[in-house]
Amino acid sequence: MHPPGPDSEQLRVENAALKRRIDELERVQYRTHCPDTAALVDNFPGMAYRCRNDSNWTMDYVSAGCRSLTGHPPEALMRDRVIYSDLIHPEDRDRVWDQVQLALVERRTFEVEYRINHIDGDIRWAWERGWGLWSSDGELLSLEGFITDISAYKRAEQALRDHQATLRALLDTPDDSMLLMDTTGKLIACNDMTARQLHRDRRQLIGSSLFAQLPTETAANLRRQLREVINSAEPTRYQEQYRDRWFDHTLYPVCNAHHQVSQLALYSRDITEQKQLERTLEQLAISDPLTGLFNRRQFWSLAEQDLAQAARKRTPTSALMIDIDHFKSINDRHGHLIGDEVLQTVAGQLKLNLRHSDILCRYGGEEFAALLPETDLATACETAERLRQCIADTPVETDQGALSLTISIGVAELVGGFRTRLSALLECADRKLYAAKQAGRNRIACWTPPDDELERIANKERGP
Ligand SMILES: Nc1nc2c(ncn2[C@@H]2O[C@H](COP(=O)(O)OP(=O)(O)OP(=O)(O)O)[C@@H](O)[C@H]2O)c(=O)[nH]1
Repeated sequence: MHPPGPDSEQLRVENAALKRRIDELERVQYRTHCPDTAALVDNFPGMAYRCRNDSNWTMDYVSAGCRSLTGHPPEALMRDRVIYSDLIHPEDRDRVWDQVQLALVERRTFEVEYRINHIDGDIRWAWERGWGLWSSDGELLSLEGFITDISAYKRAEQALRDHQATLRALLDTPDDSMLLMDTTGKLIACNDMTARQLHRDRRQLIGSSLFAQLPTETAANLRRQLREVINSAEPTRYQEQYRDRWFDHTLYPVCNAHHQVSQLALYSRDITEQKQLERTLEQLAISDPLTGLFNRRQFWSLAEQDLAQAARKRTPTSALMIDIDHFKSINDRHGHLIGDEVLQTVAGQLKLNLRHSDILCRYGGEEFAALLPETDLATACETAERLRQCIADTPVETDQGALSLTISIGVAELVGGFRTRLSALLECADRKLYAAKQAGRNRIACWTPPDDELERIANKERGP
């Protein structure tokens, strides 16, 4: 009788286990004892490995790159003196395990990034690509793959992210518009303000032509500036009106490694308020604050230009000096504020009754001066009479009721081709104003041709 032997099922299981072990040993032997392959693997900038799919990732084989990756010699990992899973950063361990197991279930290679604790105390970033090795009957024997140090790449990636965050923060300044385009005007990047000003969504704008978003004239102007910057490789600055607002644009060239302009950055600042302020200041500098008419200085400047032109063209020019009658008594009876109101109303009526080309100013106090280009004495007298009549016929409405008032006007003409100074013409008109006042007010007094007063004044100014 033979003792009872193992049954056939048990033999089959043992046989399979033995076969697996032989498979495994053959693979390890191939890896470790094939000198060419070992040298090749050892020269890779990283660590090739074969490990078991256990919680320690027990290493059966690691290449020489283990030392630079972890700081440990390969033997330390292969003889379990150093457990590989202990080298993985605790915060990454579970994730790595899960990702690898999922890939194994799906029978595909895995790629995973995680931190490892280097022997020198540093934390290094590792990138691992691995796969499972299965026996012919489908049993997972081990894992093998390659792990490389990507710390430098990770640092660069972080630096890039920081840089991008800085750029975005810069781009997203709330007040100004910034954009980057290529040399054909195609938008590469822009901030929210640009999108708001163009009434578009930022994502829709990227990749579109900036010219297509702009009114024809604005686009044509931008095209000109773009060409100039591309040719000169120098920034340019210009101002323009877009819709109802004013912008100050600076267009910068962005050069590539070959020093050619490959992109352009446009920085636009809304200067509408500044423009309005400038205009207000300009207005204040040339006008009388109470009546809004030109002030005396601006009147002189414009009138002198006009006289020079009249002399060239040999056209006549006339001047009016206008004064409100008994204005002092209006002030005295009704107060200064009502006096101001009267001055404003009279100024408005004078302006309304003169031509656009006439130059009217508040000459001082309750006195106004007007220069009437291309106007002879007869027409100037008609105009003066119309003004007098209008003021006399239109009482000024004030808080203290309607006030009737009158004006007196002195008129003088500078005949075409006759050269004289503005001061002479105005003095002549002023003398006639005095004459009108003397004659009883509410009237006009005109310089008449036989009177050679103007010529005398002019000669006096010219000297002997
Ligand atoms: N309310 C007001 N009054 C002014 C202003 N500038 C000058 N006046 C006053 O205008 C008055 C001018 O008086 P006068 O030069 O005596 O002339 P008038 O009273 O108009 O008399 P005639 O010109 O001779 O008809 C003075 O009382 C000034 O104080 C002003 O800006 N506002």
